[in-house]
Amino acid sequence: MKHITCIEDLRQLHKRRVPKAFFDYADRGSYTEDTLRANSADLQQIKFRQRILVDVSKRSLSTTILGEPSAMPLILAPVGLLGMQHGDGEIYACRAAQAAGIPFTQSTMSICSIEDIAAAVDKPFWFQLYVMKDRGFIKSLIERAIAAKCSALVLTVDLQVIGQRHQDIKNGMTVPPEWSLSKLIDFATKPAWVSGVLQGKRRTFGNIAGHVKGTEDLTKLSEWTASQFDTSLNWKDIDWIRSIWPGKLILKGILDVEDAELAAKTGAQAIVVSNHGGRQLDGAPSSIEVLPEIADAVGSQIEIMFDGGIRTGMDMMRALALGAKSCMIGRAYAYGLGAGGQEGVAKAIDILAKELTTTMGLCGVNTIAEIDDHVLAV
Ligand SMILES: Cc1cc2nc3c(=O)[nH]c(=O)nc-3n(C[C@H](O)[C@H](O)[C@H](O)COP(=O)(O)O)c2cc1C
Ligand SMILES: CCCCC(=O)C(=O)O
Repeated sequence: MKHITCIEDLRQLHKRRVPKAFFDYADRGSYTEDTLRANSADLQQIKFRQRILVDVSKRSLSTTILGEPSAMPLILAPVGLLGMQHGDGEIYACRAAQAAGIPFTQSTMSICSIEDIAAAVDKPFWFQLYVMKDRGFIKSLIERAIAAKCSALVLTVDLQVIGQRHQDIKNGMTVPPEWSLSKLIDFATKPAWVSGVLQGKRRTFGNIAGHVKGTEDLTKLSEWTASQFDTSLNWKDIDWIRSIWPGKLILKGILDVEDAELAAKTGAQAIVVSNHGGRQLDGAPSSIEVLPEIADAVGSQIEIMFDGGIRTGMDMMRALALGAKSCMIGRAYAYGLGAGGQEGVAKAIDILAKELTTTMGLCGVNTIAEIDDHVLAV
């Protein structure tokens, strides 16, 4: 990892080490990918105000997230199928986050189960929930997250309907996978990845397989999962979830001021301003475009988290300046995981931390609390 200097280096290494279907699953977005591109492009257009001769010798990244101390304003976002980027990927990503002193969020669509991760780490992690039609299963999943002592529930609210990712279809990214000669050759040329995955605890959705009748069978698991995303989900369901989940609740996937205002009334502790990393509503604004108006409207009532397009510590600084209290990253750490397991995720976090602390220094800022739109050039 010595010559890795930026997230793009991790991305390139991920691309070389992991079969194409899984790299593309992580890397790509929905339909024309306009929103995917806008996320990063809009962040990069925001310019900083350089300040000089300010004593920046006491810079610190430490902050609080939902009232808990955190080493920096960064959270590993829920990313499905991490265990296919690297065997036991969820466990390694969680360990890297915990070693760095920041939260890790486990996706409902993980390869490792909640229990697998809980047994492998010694601090609480967050759990992300997709509400499925089978509410009995969802209730049991929330109860499993409680039993595993998960410290926050991230309810994703932007995937009732699934945005098509063309590349996944072209790659036969299905469960069970579609096999072709080129795919077999691709796998055969990635022996380290294959052996890592074979050594991993599981190769299917660990939270679902076997916990729902019949889903031990791969084809049935895939059919069941695909049929379960609940298009009827609505604001009333939040009350039901709150009646089962007693802890901190975060609503992830908000892009509209009116929705942010409704979210603030639910009693949730935080929202994530997010377009799901450009994987859902193609043509939606970039997350950074809508962040300032949402922060203005509800920032005093509810904690604001941000994701979408963050590839540098400079991007983190931009989001913090425009009203986010913390940032989530998805791809930036998934690339690290594919590139080098736990060490790769640690590298991704370290790259962002160093870039953020340098940017703060050059903008004349010592603490996260000081970062606001004064650090931006107008
Ligand atoms: C491969 C991949 C899988 C994802 N799976 C989930 C998921 O299971 N649940 C969820 O709420 N968000 C999921 N997301 C969205 C991320 O949590 C996050 O919103 C997004 O990645 C942020 O954009 P970024 O990748 O540009 O940082 C996924 C994102 C990626 C890249
Ligand atoms: C059906 C999608 C599940 C994982 C996910 O949220 C994503 O790939 O973005």
